[in-house]
Amino acid sequence: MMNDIIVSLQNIAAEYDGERVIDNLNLDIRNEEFITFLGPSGCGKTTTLRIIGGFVNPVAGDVFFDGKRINGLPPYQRHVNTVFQRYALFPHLNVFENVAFGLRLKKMPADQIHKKVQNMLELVNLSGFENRNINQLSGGQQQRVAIARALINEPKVLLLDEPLGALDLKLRKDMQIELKRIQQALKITFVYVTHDQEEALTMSDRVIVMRNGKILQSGTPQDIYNEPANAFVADFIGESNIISGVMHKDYLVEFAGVLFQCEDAGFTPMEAVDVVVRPEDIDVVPIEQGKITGRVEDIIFKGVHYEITVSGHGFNWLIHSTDSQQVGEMIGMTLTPNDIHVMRKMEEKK
Ligand SMILES: Nc1ncnc2c1ncn2[C@@H]1O[C@H](COP(=O)(O)OP(=O)(O)OP(=O)(O)O)[C@@H](O)[C@H]1O
Repeated sequence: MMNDIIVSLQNIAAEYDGERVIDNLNLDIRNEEFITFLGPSGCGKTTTLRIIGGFVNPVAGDVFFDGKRINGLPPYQRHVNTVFQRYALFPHLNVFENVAFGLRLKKMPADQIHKKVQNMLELVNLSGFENRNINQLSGGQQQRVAIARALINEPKVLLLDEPLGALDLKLRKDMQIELKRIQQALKITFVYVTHDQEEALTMSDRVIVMRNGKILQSGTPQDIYNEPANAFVADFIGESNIISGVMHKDYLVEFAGVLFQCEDAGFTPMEAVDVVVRPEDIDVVPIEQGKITGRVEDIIFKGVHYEITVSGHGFNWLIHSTDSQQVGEMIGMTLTPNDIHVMRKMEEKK
């Protein structure tokens, strides 16, 4: 029977020159999952990917692949392949030979190689480009060749380290859709690294938010966006109003000098908390109906909505609204209990 967990990282620690960069990391990656490590530069995403690939050995903990412990197993003996940001293609070989390379190493018969490479080029939308030189391709096309080359040996897991980082925005968005389609067509596990939150939310079945070598939250894009585990995740994923507050008792929190009903419980009475409110969850109402009131300071038209900054109760509130307002106008704002996300204060490191 196929193991549902393809990769398991257990109590992993990693160091460079004696400095710890991954700390007691635990993660199970499921078969056929599109999983993304997301976090700011230096948080340990690439190192975690390299541990799975066998390029970095952890100083503590175990790596399992399909139920077998594989610590110390060299990269080429793992059923894993990697696509890097820079494509590392062979410049002296054409598209066909770049993709065929892994099969030639295996001494596969020529007719089989031909068939497999053609199928793979079709999958990445490069049929007809067989004889092109690498330097005659656009960045996006080169990245497709790199993906085809990484997939031709049918790895069980494909590791992708910021593979679209060198592409311009429009091409990156097209390639995001392409990659998702390829992953679904082949039904293999993709482990993806990015520091672009929108990219992570668009493509992934599950997002792992990292900071300082630790996992802060693991969940579906919807979980991460709607129920961020703490203020850092909320701030990193999308835009937020983050306000210091005090929990009075279960379901009652005070912030901006006002008491609000919320849906959160289990805090100590008078515990200091962070309150996160998404800009699209604030409703603008006539001033006399507002629990919070403020002055419109700034309005930016964003196409789908207006981004409105309102000062009031000692805070600058960011609001996304489909209705515009007047700069200088006084307005009211309301929040419903499920728009208010109460979070434990994070202990700060460094
Ligand atoms: N080869 C190395 N030698 C020494 N320190 C390293 C090495 N590679 C990474 N580091 C350090 O380890 C930490 C984690 O780096 P890592 O590359 O895993 O982060 P990342 O989240 O992938 O960052 P980025 O998004 O910038 O690639 C950083 O502090 C980095 O400076």
